Amino acid sequence: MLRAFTRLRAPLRSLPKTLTLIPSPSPPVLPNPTHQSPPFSLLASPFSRSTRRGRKEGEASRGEDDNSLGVFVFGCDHETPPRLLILQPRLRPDSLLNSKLGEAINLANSLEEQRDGFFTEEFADKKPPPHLIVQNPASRSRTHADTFFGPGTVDNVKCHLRALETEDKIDAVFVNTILSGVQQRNLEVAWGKPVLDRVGLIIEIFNAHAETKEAKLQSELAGLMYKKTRLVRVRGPSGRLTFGASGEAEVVSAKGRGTGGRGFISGAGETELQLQRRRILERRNHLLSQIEEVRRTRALQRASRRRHGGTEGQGLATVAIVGYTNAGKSTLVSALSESYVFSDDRLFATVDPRVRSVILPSGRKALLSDTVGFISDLPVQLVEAFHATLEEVVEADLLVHVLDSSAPNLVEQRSSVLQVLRQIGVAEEKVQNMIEVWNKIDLLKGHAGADEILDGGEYPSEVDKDMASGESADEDGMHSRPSSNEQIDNNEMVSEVSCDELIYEDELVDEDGMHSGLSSSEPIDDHEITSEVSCDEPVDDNEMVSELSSVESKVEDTASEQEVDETAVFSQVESSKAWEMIDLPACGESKEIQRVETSAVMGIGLQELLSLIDEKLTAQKPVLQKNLGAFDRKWRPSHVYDDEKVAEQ
Ligand SMILES: Nc1nc2c(ncn2[C@@H]2O[C@H](COP(=O)(O)OP(=O)(O)OP(=O)(O)O)[C@@H](O)[C@H]2O)c(=O)[nH]1
Ligand SMILES: [Mg+2]
Repeated sequence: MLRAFTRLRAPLRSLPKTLTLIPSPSPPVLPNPTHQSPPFSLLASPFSRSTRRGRKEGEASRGEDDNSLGVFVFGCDHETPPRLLILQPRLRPDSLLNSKLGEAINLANSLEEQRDGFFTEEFADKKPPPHLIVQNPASRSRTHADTFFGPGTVDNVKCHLRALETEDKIDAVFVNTILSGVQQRNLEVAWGKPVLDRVGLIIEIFNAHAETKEAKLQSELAGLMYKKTRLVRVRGPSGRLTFGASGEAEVVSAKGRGTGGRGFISGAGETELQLQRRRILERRNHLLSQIEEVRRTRALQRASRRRHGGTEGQGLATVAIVGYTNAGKSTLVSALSESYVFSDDRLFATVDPRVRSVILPSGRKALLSDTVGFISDLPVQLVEAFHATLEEVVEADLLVHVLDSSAPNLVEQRSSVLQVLRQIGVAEEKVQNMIEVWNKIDLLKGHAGADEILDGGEYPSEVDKDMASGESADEDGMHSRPSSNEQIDNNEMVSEVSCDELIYEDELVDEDGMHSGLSSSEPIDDHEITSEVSCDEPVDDNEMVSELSSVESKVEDTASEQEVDETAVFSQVESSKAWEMIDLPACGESKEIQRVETSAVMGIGLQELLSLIDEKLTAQKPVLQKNLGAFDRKWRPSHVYDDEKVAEQ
């Protein structure tokens, strides 16, 4: 249970102590496209079950080439999670880089499916995947349309891949930025490995973690929409031009017509691109109709429990628990409702909606709706696809925003969540009325709970004893972050990330890089309410090992730097009260928010939180008069898709 406490520390131990200058590789020998048969297909899954799931259930006809509509990357079943090489484009300042790298490592390690209801390995026991800090062309507006990175970076990564192959097989490369379809394909050809960008990996994780029908449908839809934007023209092994099919060998261009005639929208005359798009559209429409059914059912249930579930004619209020992924939402719901809700250190552990009931101090019953976590730059496709689930957040009577108070990038996480809430249409009034929960206070330096853990003292009885078995943090370990380990410049390896200029991640992502979240509500049981609706020169082995091992000294530096950042925030909120009004100008908005400090694992602040929820709900109008008719509202998929459809016709 000390996993959260140590989860960013494990990767740190494997970061290099010294950074080595890698010799520039000799001129790249690019594979001969016409003779190469890549071992992967662009959009089949690295390992998720979506493809076999679709086949098993036979939910829709996928046309003559089933593989071409496989949503995810590899199209084969892996018994073990895929091993990824992480490429983190350089960011400034270092603190931002470190938090992004830490997140990338956690994302990569989160890509895993449960087998027989369990993950095979504890998250904290997982080794951090190999990771490289690479030149960030976006920071200087010098992205390359064809490969995103410059040729030097592409070649150096290739060197690393070769070196790593001698030790451990790498299944794919994860680039922690957003790539275009052409860039992704060109990098795959250059590196001979499947490439996942941030959007693709997050969708993969959703797909891997989805268990209920609802979550599976929605994550497949998100994957499909992602694939639609990845269709690029390629030359198949036979030399024939096509779009997005497996066995592709050469990227020709992002646009163009296939070998078919031009006369008809469908049938023999349609172009390859039209054919692929039509098939995606058909599948999408099928999924949409199923999701719409789920949505209506959920809306009816919501209305029903509002009418009948409450006491003394109050109706049954729903409280949506929202927040950044891994903030502790599920653990908090579990602690508040004294029931089991799955929680895990993996990002996006919750994809399937869960609702639990709770009795508030006044005796009033309410529902706590555990939602999917948000993340910065969460794919817009996920927001669209998970509309039905997100509706639960929009329709909730009260929102509780859970923050991981020990997170190094707390302020950024907070504003990401607020951005998503507004994006999905949560009323401003509700955002203003939201309760903010600063969870994991036991991890904060100086906190009694944290001191006990650090001193190796006794845990309070409520604390999961597993916490003791986790790796203990170093003395300054409260806010440690992974440090950069290496950096590949276009032409050379550089030993240090310098801090001379400010480059922020915004420069990396397109404006549409969005976020998502979801929740649910189902039949009402007192405790358990589960939603079912739902290089060319090989690099010396030893050299590589030293590069990919850890930099402890750098970690200490960043830890202390971070403490300063956090103190700036916390000095505003020092208090002996369990909750108070705070001001967070760093978030770009100065407003008062009611905050409760909690530790979900130690049971701290729970009663105060319940009281505040009670107070807020009581101050609201009766639930019954509000929000009814939500299910009457027709959900229309994004106008973007409709526009595309019209354009295609
Ligand atoms: N130390 C500490 N760990 C916590 C606390 N709350 C949650 N955790 C741990 O943080 C990890 C993530 O918790 P979850 O409840 O799964 O987080 P979540 O917000 O539901 O995450 P997603 O579902 O992935 O969005 C788990 O390992 C929890 O045990 C806390 O108050 N203190
Ligand atoms: Mg969760």
